[in-house]
Amino acid sequence: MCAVLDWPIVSVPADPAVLAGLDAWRSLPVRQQPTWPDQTALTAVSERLAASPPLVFAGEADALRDHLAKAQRGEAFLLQGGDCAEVFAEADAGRIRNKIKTILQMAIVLTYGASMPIVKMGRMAGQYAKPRSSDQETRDGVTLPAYRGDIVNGHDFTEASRTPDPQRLLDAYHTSASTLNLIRAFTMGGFADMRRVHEWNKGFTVTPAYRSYEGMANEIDRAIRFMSAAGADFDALRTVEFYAGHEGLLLDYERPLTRIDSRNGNPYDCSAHFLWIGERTRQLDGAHIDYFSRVHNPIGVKLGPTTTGDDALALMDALNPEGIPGRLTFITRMGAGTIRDALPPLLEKVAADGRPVLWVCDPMHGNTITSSNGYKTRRFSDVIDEVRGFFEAHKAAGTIPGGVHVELTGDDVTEVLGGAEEIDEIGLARSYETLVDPRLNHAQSLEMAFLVAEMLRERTA
Ligand SMILES: O=C[C@H](O)[C@H](O)COP(=O)(O)O
Ligand SMILES: C=C(OP(=O)(O)O)C(=O)O
Ligand SMILES: [Mn+2]
Repeated sequence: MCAVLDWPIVSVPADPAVLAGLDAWRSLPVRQQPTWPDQTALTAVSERLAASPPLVFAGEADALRDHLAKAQRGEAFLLQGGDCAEVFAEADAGRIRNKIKTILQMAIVLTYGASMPIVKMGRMAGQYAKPRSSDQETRDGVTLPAYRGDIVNGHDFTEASRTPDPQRLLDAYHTSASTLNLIRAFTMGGFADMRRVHEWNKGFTVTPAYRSYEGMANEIDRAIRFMSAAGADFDALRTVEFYAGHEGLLLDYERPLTRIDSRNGNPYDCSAHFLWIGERTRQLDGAHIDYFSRVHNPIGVKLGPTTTGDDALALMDALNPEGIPGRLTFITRMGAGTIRDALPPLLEKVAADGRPVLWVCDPMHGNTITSSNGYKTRRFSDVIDEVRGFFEAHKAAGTIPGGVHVELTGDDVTEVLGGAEEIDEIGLARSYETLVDPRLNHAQSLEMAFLVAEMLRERTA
C-alpha cells in the first residue's frame, strides 16, 4: 500500500448521472441482505459513514489494478488470504500480526520457489459480511435469524444478539480502520523487510512446514548476504505492498463508503482496494453486479461449478466491457472433483473473447463437507487437488493460472482435516474456532505455499 498519491489541486466533480447511478441498485433485486428492524437508525449510520474518511485511496486501488494486470499476463501471481469471517473481538494485535506473518511467509515461499513477484492481499480489514445458505437457524426448537457476520448481527444464539443492528456498520468501519492501520505499520515500518524472513517464523509451533521454511529462510539469508557483499542495495526490500479485499456483500455499507476520486470524478468504493461479488449474489440483473459495475476498483466475481461460458462473457460485458487490464478477476471455486470438467469450457470461451481476465483459484468453497462428528470442514488433500486441477486446466487451455484465494488464519486452529500434522475428525475438536467456514492453520498454509510454489515453478519452467 505505498502507491504514489497525487493530491490534485483542482478537484474534478462527479457527473450528476454517475452519482445518481450509484443508487440504481436500490430498485433492483438484492440478495443476502439483512432485514434491519430500525430504518431510522440505518439512515443515521449511513450519514455517519458517508461523512467519515475513506479507508483506502483511489490511487492505491489503481496501483493494485496494475499489479493484477501483471498477474493476468503471467508476470506476477496473486496470493489472497484471511478469515472466512473476521470477528470484531478477534481484531487484536497478536492475531492480526500472525495473519500478516503467515501471508508474508507464504508469499516469500512462492517468490523464492517460483521466482515470481507475488501480489499480496488479505481477506482482511473488512471481511465482516456473510452470505448464508439459510436465512434462519434452529437450535433445540428455537428459530432465530442466521448469523450474517459481525457487521450485521452477533453470533450468540439469543434474540438480542441475532437481531440485525445498524450500529454494527460503524463498528465494522472502525475495526477495519484499526486493522488497516496495523497492516500499514507492519508492512511499511520495516517488519516486512525481506532481511527479516527468519523473524516471521518466530512464535509459531514447530511443524514440518516450519522446518522447511527455516531451511528456505537460511538460503535466502545467504543469498542476501552474498548480494550485499557484492554491493547490491537492499533498502527497496524494507517495505511491502499489501492490499485489503473483502466480499462486497452489504450494500448499505459499501454505498456510503464510495467516494468520488477528485483526480478524475470517478467513483471508488473506498472500504477496500479490492471487492469481490460472491457466488450467491452475482445475478446479472441483480443489485450487486449493477453496483460494482459503477465503481472503478479492481473487482472479482466468484464462479461456482454451474457457471457457463456465456455467464462468464455476460459478466465481462457487465463489469469490464472495455477490457481494462486488471479490472476483472474470476475466482473459480468448483470443487476438486469438478474443476477438471467445469473449468475448461470457461477458459476456452473467455480466451476466444480476448478481453483480459485474471483467473484465481479459491480451493475452499467447493470442498466443504461435514465430518461424522458434526464439524463443517474441508480436506487439505481436496484443497491441494483443486489447485492442481486449476493449473492443469490452464496448462491444457494455454491460459494463465494467476493466483490463489484461501481461507486461513495464522493461529494454531484445527478446522481443516489433514496436512502434515494429520488432523483427523477427533482432532477437529481440539481448537475449532471459526464462526463460519474452516480455515487452514499456520502450518497448513505454509505447506500449501510450498506445494503451490512447485506448481507455479512448473508453469513458468
Ligand atoms: O463463506 C461462506 C459460506 O460458505 C457461506 O456463507 C455459506 O455458509 P452456510 O452454508 O454455513 O450458510
Ligand atoms: C461466501 C464465500 O464464497 P462464495 O461466494 O464463493 O461461496 C466466501 O468467500 O466466503
Ligand atoms: Mn467462506
